[in-house]
Amino acid sequence: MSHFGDRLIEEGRRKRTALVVGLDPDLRFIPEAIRQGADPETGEGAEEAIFAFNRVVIDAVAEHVVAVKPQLAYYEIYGASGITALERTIRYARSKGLLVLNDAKRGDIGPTSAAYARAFLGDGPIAGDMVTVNPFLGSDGYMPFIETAEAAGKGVFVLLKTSNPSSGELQDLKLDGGGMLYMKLAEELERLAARSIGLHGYSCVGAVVGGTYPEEARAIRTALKSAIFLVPGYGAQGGSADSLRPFFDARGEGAIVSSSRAILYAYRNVGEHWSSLSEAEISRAIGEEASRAKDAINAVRGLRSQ
Ligand SMILES: O=c1ccn([C@@H]2O[C@H](COP(=O)(O)O)[C@@H](O)[C@H]2O)c(=O)[nH]1
Repeated sequence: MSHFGDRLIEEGRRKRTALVVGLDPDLRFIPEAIRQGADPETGEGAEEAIFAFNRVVIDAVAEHVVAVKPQLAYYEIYGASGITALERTIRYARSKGLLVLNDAKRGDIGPTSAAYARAFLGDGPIAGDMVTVNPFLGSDGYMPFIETAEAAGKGVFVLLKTSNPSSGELQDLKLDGGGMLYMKLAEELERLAARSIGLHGYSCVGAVVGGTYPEEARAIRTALKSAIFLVPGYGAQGGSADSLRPFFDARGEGAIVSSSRAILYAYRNVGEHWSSLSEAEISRAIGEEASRAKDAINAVRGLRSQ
């Protein structure tokens, strides 16, 4: 079994990309040619519409990304049919050779976390290669994910400094002994990441660090050297390619950058008639935007795309 940190780094090298495209399908923004009358309110037709859209997206972005990142909420809205669309999406992404990162942000008491870890990192229908984990319950909440990932050759990204505007309300709390809560967690994650470092210097234990907080990323990197960063916030949340510099190591590695809306809905930039675009036009707009994002991120990493 190959080491997950190595697998992710090698896949990024092979495809010369650090881009991850988020699969956050919102029926309201899917053009009619793909939505085929599916109703965003009642969920009628949701399974087919979500899967059809994701298939177009995956085909358009596959050559530009190291992984796709389904955001669970967009599937859970529609209950069983949404989850079936997720299962089909994961199978399809894998058939195209892509890694799958379930953005589920789970974490619970020990036995429940163990069940979540099995659901997302095991062999079941919604299992992928990586999962995001909420550490708020403490170590018995996140350890089952880390132990499962270590045993299964998969990856975990623990929320550390998230991209949203209010992330500082709790994550930046000052501790009695000095320093902020997120730095304390960074130190703890380094201890755990160091248990399983691969040949390229990175662990299967990663951390979510928002692209909207480059200064904090610089500080976190000093304490957390062995974790690959998952960097959301680039694109629709205002994170620029330039601000991504501190997230990468001197080789231009050690981080993967996710973007969802800016790529998924790139075709909406054509104006009001986006809803009547053909499948070919939708696919072209998504593919071109993914290619642009890959190139912009590669420029910051000191790489030229293939
Ligand atoms: O700190 C975080 C953690 C996760 N997310 C998720 O990433 C995508 C971002 O979507 P964009 O359209 O690229 O803004 C979304 O699924 C979030 O739930 C995050 O934004 N920040």
